[in-house]
Amino acid sequence: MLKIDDVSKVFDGARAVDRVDLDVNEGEFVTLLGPSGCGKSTLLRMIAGFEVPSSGRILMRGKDMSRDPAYQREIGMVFQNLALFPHMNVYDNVAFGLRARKRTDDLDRRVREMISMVGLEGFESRRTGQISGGQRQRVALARSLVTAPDVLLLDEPLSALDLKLRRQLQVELKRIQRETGITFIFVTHDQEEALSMSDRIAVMTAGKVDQYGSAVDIYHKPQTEFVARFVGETNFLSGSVCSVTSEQTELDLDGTDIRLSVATTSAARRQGERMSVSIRPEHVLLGARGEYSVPARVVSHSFSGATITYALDSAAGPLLAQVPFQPGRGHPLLPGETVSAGWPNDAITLIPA
Ligand SMILES: Nc1ncnc2c1ncn2[C@@H]1O[C@H](COP(=O)(O)OP(=O)(O)OP(=O)(O)O)[C@@H](O)[C@H]1O
Repeated sequence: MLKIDDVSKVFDGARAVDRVDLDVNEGEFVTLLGPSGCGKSTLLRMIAGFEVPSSGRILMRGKDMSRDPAYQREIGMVFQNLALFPHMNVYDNVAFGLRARKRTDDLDRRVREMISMVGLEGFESRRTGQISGGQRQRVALARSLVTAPDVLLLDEPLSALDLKLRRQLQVELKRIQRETGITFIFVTHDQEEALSMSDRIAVMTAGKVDQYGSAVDIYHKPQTEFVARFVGETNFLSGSVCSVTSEQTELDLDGTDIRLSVATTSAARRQGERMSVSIRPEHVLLGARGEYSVPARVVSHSFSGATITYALDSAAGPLLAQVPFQPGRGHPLLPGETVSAGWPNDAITLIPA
């Protein structure tokens, strides 16, 4: 439905967005995820029509709209600062887009339907200065959805809210997206938010998309070190490829006599190549378990309710191990204790070093 084709944006000689390609399907929830300054908002603003690409094209259903003005695009936008009209009540804020477009037949039914969808019945006549931050967020969403845009762009819409409200609105936003079937492009720097809501995530760094894929793929099959580090925590061990066939790659793990054997992916190309091995902390098993194991010493531990995370010093390098905490099942390991740290074969992701 939406195609970003080799799009760049240059400001004062610097590339804010650098040759980005993205395809978005109808009804999809796509998230642009990346650290501050990586170009997420600039890309979104080009889709909205508030910025013109320096090169490349943005196509909607096959038609190049890169240079169309914002008002000609069937695209809605929810900003972080909301930009609600403070002197208007909730109803009039939501009705605004329909009135501005002179789409007034059926207006009352559509406005009330949207107000109900975002859970604000009873608040119709309140001014937006007289409702809470979370409720203002819902008004902003209803106001953008009421005109039934083809695509709704959301630029960090939840970032001003406290954690609990944020989690609650994430669930609601996802429900509303499913119910309306409108394509959402959502910007955030919060990886948990991205993982929990998106059909696909584009992880951005320095103006480029490093990886574009499902939340599960981004988390479990990161293709670059940046993606592995930015999305969740991970352990990086290193080693050298000792053999590679079309099926199997064998890798000697530095500091150990372990030879890892994993299914060949595009990551490993030739013998002798240096590779990083990413293993998520929750896949590290303590005690002599897993297909591979290394001797390790506990450096510290931190308790976070359901789990304990141990920092370990192992023969293969530092390791974090996140294990479930079960009250009554023995005491946590103490700093200085030795333990064997292992992991199953399918927990390993090879990434070019
Ligand atoms: N109008 C502008 N003029 C000059 N430089 C700009 C302009 N807009 C953005 N930039 C620069 O482009 C780069 C990308 O900015 P952008 O706002 O797209 O990043 P972002 O990923 O959305 O960051 P954040 O999460 O902090 O909002 C930054 O280096 C920024 O300073």
